[in-house]
Amino acid sequence: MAFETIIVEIEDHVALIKLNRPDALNALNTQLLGELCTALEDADSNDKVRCIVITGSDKAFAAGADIKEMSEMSFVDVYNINLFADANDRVTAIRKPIIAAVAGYALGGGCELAMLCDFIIAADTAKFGQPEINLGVIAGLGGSQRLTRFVGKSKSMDMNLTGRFMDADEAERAGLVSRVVPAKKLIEEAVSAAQKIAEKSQLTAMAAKEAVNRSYELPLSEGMLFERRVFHSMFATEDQKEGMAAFLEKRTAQFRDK
Ligand SMILES: CC(C)(O)CC(=O)SCCNC(=O)CCNC(=O)[C@H](O)C(C)(C)COP(=O)(O)OP(=O)(O)OC[C@H]1O[C@@H](n2cnc3c(N)ncnc32)[C@H](O)[C@@H]1OP(=O)(O)O
Repeated sequence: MAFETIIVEIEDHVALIKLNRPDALNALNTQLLGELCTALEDADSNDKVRCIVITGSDKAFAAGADIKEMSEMSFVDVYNINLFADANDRVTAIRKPIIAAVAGYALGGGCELAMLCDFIIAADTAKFGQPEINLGVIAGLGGSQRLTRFVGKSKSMDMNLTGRFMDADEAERAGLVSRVVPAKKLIEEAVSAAQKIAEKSQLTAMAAKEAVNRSYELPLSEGMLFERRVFHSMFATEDQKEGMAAFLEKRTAQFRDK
């Protein structure tokens, strides 16, 4: 399928999805969000893809939802289309691992999109924020919920109430991003991390993703039960036999996703 607001490249089992609305700092309008979700679903069902990277430009991962598009909407409009529910549901339904490679602005919906990914690698130029309050609205794609789980109440309140931006180092210290790399090396580092994941058993990687994500939804005792059940079930796979045999035989495992 041909896309107008994103670019998709698939190489070495990694789908690199680049947001591409340079004139609007990758503001997330309906078209871009729709194309992004379709590209993610395509990658999820493509046997050649084992890990996905989403990135933007040097200046902006995404500067938020498209304010021009939203400004004309009424309560009835946004309520009837359930604005942003579809994007949230479609991205969270992706089973393969997704890395956000963030340079420049990741604001509002941009920060929320990065948080919808499984982890964030940030360039040293990255700036995160939930400035919706300056527009007379609150976050609508996870900025008051996921951000609070990532960075805790105090910093999340600070971000959501003052609308200030967090730089990459602060975001790493706060636990929002997993690592900070020089801007010039962002794509190289993100793709290399994705390739490392692509070398694992896909079955196991998807199970690990599912288990970590459950930790956001469940109390600890239920989460531990879920983890243990999934862990036990891995012993029914060929990849568990292969992984452990390869360790004992001092060779690289050849996983077959079975
Ligand atoms: C998803 C929800 C529910 O949570 C809601 C949201 O996401 S609301 C949006 C939250 N984001 C913002 O409020 C950020 C808005 N943008 C800015 O504050 C600034 O653009 C900036 C600080 C990111 C960068 O400033 P600067 O370098 O001065 O560039 P600009 O001239 O402002 O921008 C260039 C160009 O891009 C357009 N732009 C930027 N952001 C958006 C946006 N979110 N929606 C639509 N268009 C955006 C901006 O209007 C400029 O376009 P032109 O005027 O040149 O046509």
